[in-house]
Amino acid sequence: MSQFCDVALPVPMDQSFTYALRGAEVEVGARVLVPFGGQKLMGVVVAVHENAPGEGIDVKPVERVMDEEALLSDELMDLGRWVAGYYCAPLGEVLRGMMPLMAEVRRQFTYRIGEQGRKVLYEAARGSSRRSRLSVEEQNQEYAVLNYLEAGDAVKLATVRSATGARKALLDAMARKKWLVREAVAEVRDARRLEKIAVLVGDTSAESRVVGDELDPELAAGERAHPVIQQDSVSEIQDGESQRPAAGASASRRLPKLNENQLAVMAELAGAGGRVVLRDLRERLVRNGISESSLQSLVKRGLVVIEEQAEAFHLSGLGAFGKKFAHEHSLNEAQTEALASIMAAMAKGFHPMLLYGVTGSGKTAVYVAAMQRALAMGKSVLLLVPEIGLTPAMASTMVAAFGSEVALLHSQLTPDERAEQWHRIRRGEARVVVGTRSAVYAPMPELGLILVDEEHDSSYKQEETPRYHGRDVAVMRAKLRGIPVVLGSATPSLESWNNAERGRYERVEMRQRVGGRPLPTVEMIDMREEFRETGKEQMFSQKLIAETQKTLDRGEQVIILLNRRGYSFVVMCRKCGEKIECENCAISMTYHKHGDEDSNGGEARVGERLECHYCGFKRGVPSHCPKCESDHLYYMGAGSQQGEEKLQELFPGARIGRMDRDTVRTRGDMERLLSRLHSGEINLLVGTQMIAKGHDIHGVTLVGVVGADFALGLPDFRAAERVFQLLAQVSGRAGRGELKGRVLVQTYQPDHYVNEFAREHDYTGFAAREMYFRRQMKYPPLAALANVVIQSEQLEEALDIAARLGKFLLPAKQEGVRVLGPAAAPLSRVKRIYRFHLVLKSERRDTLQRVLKQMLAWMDREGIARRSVVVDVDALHLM
Ligand SMILES: Nc1ncnc2c1ncn2[C@@H]1O[C@H](COP(=O)(O)OP(=O)(O)OP(=O)(O)O)[C@@H](O)[C@H]1O
Ligand SMILES: [Zn+2]
Repeated sequence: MSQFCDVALPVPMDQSFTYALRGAEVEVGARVLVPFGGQKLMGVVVAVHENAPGEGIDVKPVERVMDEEALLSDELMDLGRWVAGYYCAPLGEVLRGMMPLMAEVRRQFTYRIGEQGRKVLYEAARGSSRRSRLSVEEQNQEYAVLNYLEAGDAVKLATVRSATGARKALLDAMARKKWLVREAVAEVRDARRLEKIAVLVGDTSAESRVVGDELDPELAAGERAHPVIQQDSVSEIQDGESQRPAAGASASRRLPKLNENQLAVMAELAGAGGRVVLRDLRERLVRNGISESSLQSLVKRGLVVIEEQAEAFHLSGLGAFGKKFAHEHSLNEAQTEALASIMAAMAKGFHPMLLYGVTGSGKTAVYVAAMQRALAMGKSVLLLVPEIGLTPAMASTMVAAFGSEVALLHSQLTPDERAEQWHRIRRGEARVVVGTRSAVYAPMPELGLILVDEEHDSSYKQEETPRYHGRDVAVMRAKLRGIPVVLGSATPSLESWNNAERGRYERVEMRQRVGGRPLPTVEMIDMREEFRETGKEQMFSQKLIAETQKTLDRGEQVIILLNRRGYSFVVMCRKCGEKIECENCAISMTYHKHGDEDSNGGEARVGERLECHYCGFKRGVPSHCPKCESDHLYYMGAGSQQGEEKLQELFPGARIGRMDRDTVRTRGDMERLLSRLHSGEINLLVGTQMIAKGHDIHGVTLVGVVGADFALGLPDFRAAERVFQLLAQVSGRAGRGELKGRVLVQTYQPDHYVNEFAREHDYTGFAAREMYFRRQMKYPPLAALANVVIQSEQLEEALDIAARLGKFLLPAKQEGVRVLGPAAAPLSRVKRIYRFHLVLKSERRDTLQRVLKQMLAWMDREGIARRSVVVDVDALHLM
């Protein structure tokens, strides 16, 4: 039996920690609870061994083994090690993100009286009082807390609070004064969420546990009678199975008469088939004006029991978008060929493929067909999608096609739900997993195929440690498992395109839209000319206005992209030129008007304000320039809110909707908006880039693009690629139904190559041109790149670290690593943190990685805290 284990902990350190097992048995890949720096942390065992650490080193014992067998398979452990190595992230932090089970341990705080606190109590008892800056009331509360804890036991926060009324802040302040001792404890609990069900007696299942504490503690252990329901008193609930008297019901027992409300409860339950989630039942009772006590008395009489069962997996509101795969289209030729290539790959082992299919070419149907075949082969399938909430149709298509075999993993799950899905997947109960980036770690037995939809989407990159790219991890997972992986997109990332060009990925193309529909025509509207003609800066050109009117008149739908939210994104003083910036960030604040009438169920009742879109800071709208006091404030740059207002003026008869982060806060908002679009209730939609994401709305024949070339000027080597993707994707929303589509792009640079290639739907041409620049400038995908960001709330500290890192990295240049900077990051201050950066590029990835690791080790030796330097390997943004 091994004596020690090494544990990877979720702390910003590049090492694991050794603990003594003291007779406990544990497997690599299992979780353990261990003491660490005064608290208890959950980590994952990465090795078990006999090698005692050096003499004099105090090895602490493992506090508790959480899992009797490995939770993470060898394959996932290997994947975790690869992610940690490739992205220069601590293994413990990687593993934590792979296993969403932190919900199973709840960190809690306890308080007990400290030496100092005893002294205070003692003095108070002798009548002497201390000087304090606190109010009398707060002082009294302090004494109440000390009195309550006098016995010396450690008591949970919630208990202290309810006993004394003291707030957490007060308790923590007392802990700082050493009157109290505060300790963190971790508590294990069951992650499976149980919900309570009200069950009409006669319908209870043998397996379920019966509890009554929710309603009346006495009942938990109390008698449960099975009375016979009197025929006459409950006649309305007499049909149906649930009325069968329970086996063994005692006929001798007479049922006392039920009152009207009690009968109504019985009827409600019977009407729902005898079992209703307690929460829902309560809601219905409240709606009908029936008090809880009626239900309670039924429980007391044993007519209704309350059971606990594991919560059903809810797929809320997806039904509306479920495409019927029962009468699914038969695949066309291109789709059939694509499917054949994927199936051929299933026999080959690791085989990465790029499915380049133009917008509306029917990629989803290919995924579904490939998934069905993989399932038939006894395999399970993982489908990664960018953001489930933004494209609910994808999730509902999968649910429609695979029903209860699907597990959806997305960001709106609560930790409990996430854990529950995780266990379900691991048990092999969900053989289809559809999820956002972290689903790439789903513990799927028999995984046989991975699909990554919209593989170019930047939401696959995690913008916090570990900064992994879900698509790239998917490819590595497929490699470790020896299975195919399909990356699908109408606008592939240049990384994937390059891999296909070099023959590392098989390229499968679908160049035509389904049903022989043409791609829309794309025209550029030169806004410089527009200005010459009208002499005014206009948000919408004459042509876009005229075409919009015509389209609406024909009864068709229009989408207009205005890729900034809010009303105006710059507020400037005309006198001194000062722009109003966020207090915390070097960022212009965006002006938001009153959320007027509740058009989409979003922004209603949020007042007029300035808002920082980086940190969320809000302030009132100033009447004067904060710098020169002048009252000539000027609002520039139109956002989607202003777009909507303007469109309302221009098209008073239009049924306008807006889609942006202000009107779409939840998946429900998105679903409502989309269903209003599908039904035609909305015929003119304005919004930010979320309108460009995969929506398949057949009535849209005109797409307008306003102000998209602003982004061409951003100091980021991917700016052109992003604008091209956006143009192609938003264009792709036009003409997906019977009628032909048309796209009007307003631009100040009609001759820019991005616009020229977008006009011709020429992704291949764009990629070739862009790749030429990347080669010249040694940027990805033709070099490996890392952005090293130095951050500190103290400007001096940030500058100092940046300078030292710059010096340390000087010799790296001899090894073939180009180092740009240190320089102020384009976003030089965000959330009160000053930011400097260095950009490292190398034609050899191994060289880059070696240099980064040397740098991290050097930082350790120099005592530079890991959190003040962010290493972003394959950074998507250099801002
Ligand atoms: N073989 C087919 N025949 C007719 N219609 C089809 C066929 N396959 C798919 N469709 C329909 O074509 C439309 C577009 O399909 P889908 O949304 O999968 O396109 P896509 O390739 O994912 O496009 P995008 O990249 O724009 O998201 C859908 O309405 C779908 O139902
Ligand atoms: Zn801010």
